[in-house]
Amino acid sequence: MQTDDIRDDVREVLFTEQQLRERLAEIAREIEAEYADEPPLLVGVLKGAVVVVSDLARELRLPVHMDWMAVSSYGSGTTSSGVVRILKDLDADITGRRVLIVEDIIDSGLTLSWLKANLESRGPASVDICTLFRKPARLKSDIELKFVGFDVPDEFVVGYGLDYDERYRNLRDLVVLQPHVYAPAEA
Ligand SMILES: O=P(O)(O)OC[C@H]1O[C@H](OP(=O)(O)OP(=O)(O)O)[C@H](O)[C@@H]1O
Ligand SMILES: Nc1nc2[nH]cnc2c(=O)[nH]1
Repeated sequence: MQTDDIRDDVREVLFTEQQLRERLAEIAREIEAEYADEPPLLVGVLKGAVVVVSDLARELRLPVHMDWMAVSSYGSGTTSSGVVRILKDLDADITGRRVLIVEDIIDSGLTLSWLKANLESRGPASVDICTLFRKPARLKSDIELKFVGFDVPDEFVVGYGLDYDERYRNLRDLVVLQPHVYAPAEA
């Protein structure tokens, strides 16, 4: 059973909001060095990356532009099929531009390997990936990740933009939930 205060459903905090903000600030300095000559177009992948893009973009001192894509990568379960459908495409034409995809989490890597190839086919100057979280135990693709925040254990994590059944995106920390949250409701 889920509770009214989402914090009551937390079993363990993996990274606090402060740790996440500090790591994003370090990544922002790396991005500023990489893109000093030509600020990138930040492409956020809805919905999970909203919080990361929001905090990362405000940390950056470069004049970045932002755009958004929505893709469906999962069915009803929690494993990626690698079959990706675009639900919302970019507004921007990325021909000749430097693109930085910003993600919340890379799990199998299948969604992002597909997305990177898709954007590369549009003639940009470069396409790179920044992800705040990566699950090394589950990676099935040898996709190159230019900026990585933290490696996380092979557990289902929520908060800081990540959801379980659309809940918990607004938790400030990255957490693991109590097992009872996933239990089916009693009839
Ligand atoms: O590496 P993969 O195994 O392909 O999984 C990663 C994808 O899964 C999550 O999105 P999700 O489909 O949960 O959608 P959401 O961002 O709307 O929550 C995450 O934001 C990535 O897009
Ligand atoms: N919320 C959430 N979404 C994911 N998508 C892929 N892995 C995860 C995860 O651990 N948590």
